[in-house]
Amino acid sequence: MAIVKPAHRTYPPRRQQNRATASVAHRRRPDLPPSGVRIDRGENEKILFVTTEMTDFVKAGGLGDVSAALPRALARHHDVRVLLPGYPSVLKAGKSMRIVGRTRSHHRLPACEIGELRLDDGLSVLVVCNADLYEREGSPYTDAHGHEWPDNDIRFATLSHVAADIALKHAQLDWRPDLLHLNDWPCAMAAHYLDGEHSAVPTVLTIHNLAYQGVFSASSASGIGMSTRRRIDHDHRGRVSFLHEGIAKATCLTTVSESYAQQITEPLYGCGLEALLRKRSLEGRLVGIVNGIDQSWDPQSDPALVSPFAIGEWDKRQINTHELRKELGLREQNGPLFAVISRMVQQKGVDLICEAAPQIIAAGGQLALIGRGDPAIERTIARLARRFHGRVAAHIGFEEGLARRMFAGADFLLMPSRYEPCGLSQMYAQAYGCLPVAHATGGLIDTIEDGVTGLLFRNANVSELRGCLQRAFRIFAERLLLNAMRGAAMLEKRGWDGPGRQYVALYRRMLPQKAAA
Ligand SMILES: Nc1ncnc2c1ncn2[C@@H]1O[C@H](COP(=O)(O)OP(=O)(O)O[C@H]2O[C@H](CO)[C@@H](O)[C@H](O)[C@H]2O)[C@@H](O)[C@H]1O
Repeated sequence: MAIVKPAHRTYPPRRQQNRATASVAHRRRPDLPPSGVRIDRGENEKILFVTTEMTDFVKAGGLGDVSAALPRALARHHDVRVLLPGYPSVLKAGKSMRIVGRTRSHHRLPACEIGELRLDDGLSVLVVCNADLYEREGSPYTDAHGHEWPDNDIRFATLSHVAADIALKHAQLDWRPDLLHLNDWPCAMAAHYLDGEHSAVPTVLTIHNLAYQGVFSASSASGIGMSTRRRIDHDHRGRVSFLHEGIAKATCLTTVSESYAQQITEPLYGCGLEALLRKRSLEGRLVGIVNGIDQSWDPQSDPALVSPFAIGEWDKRQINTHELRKELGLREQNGPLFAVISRMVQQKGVDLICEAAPQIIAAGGQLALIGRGDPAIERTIARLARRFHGRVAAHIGFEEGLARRMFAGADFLLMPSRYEPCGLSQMYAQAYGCLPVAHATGGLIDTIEDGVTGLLFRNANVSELRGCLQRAFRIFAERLLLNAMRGAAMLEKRGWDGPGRQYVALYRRMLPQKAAA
């Protein structure tokens, strides 16, 4: 599946624009009641949260973290169930699963069983069981070598169709959701299937990354049961776009920050879907809600850390820095330690970091990178580590414990993302007193206060990154300022309660539509 790259030019990141964005994004259509109005439906609306990742079982990126945390925050207000494909990691998680439902085949989408797992904290996970589609080794989207599964259209249309069947009460389940919360292109077709049945069950589609759209050849339309008449194809020359279809058909769209909600309505970041997104935004149906981070990101209690610490306990924090250098084979020295914890893809601007790396080293800094992704980027960072042995460390792989020790030990986190819908790493870094140095784009604008809780630069190019790195070196040399900024970053309240309440308010605005229908 092709990734649709946003055009990369500069974007003026001004806080005033955020405020304007928020008002555009929240403009209401007359049929949505005001968000403050309390609807007398009790607190137990049933929500089906449909996703392809959940950190409890499987994580390819930030979606896994959000899908583990947000349903739990929502469960305080609603009867929430998560719907997830039955990957081997789900089936072998050691939880006993009972079969609670079944769906029938639809065109080339096979029949599936639906299992239910109860997690230790009581959260219910519905599992779409189909050995042919999901019991494969690799990531949710690719084989072990990183190649996309050739039948991803069938795999994820099936997930979407099962979600729709559950909402339509066609799945033999004794539970029927009042609302479907869909995530990214793999789930987006559920909105299409429900629309085709004129269902009154509202759908929220959250866009975590607009560049991944699920675009397949026209020939896949008949297999997934998408009639040519209903196919929207003007942007994709006859090809099927799952995300385009979801954006057109979902009752409401959210994305993961206010700034990104604004940006994606513009050609620069809209990945070809900006006109449709602008239309939906003007209808009051595109909302930005900044992600939270879960409670496990607490440096006082994180078992992965050698030396837990609180705000002000900078000596204890320094022990983590010392231990991290040892763990990564970096020399003990006095300069700042910069970390990169990222999927290694073009989005994240790792190439800019590689270009700026010699300057970091020349100025007495060090660089530690962990990530995996594009093999060419992986090779580049491995070369960098060989060239600057003892001053650059590169770990190709995915290891959350090491990532946590890096947040706790590094002085700065580099995040020159070309675009960033929200970003979680910068918030994890802030919670651990590691200051993000980031391109002012998307959620990075909304979560980093320049000069207070991190450093921002306006344009994603190496010269602006270099300028920002110089600021970082100066701050590092002024201990009082450095520690004040660390404290300010750690004080940021980034839990899921606030975002959870925003989603609950959004659901409440949508559910009466169902009652009226
Ligand atoms: N090698 C490695 N080892 C250990 N941990 C690693 C790692 N590589 C990455 N991580 C971790 O994976 C997560 C990545 O999350 P991000 O939100 O930063 O990006 P991602 O682009 O995947 O998510 C998309 O969805 C999320 C969720 O909405 C948006 O925040 C984001 O902007 C959007 O691009 C973070 O938890 C990070 O610490």
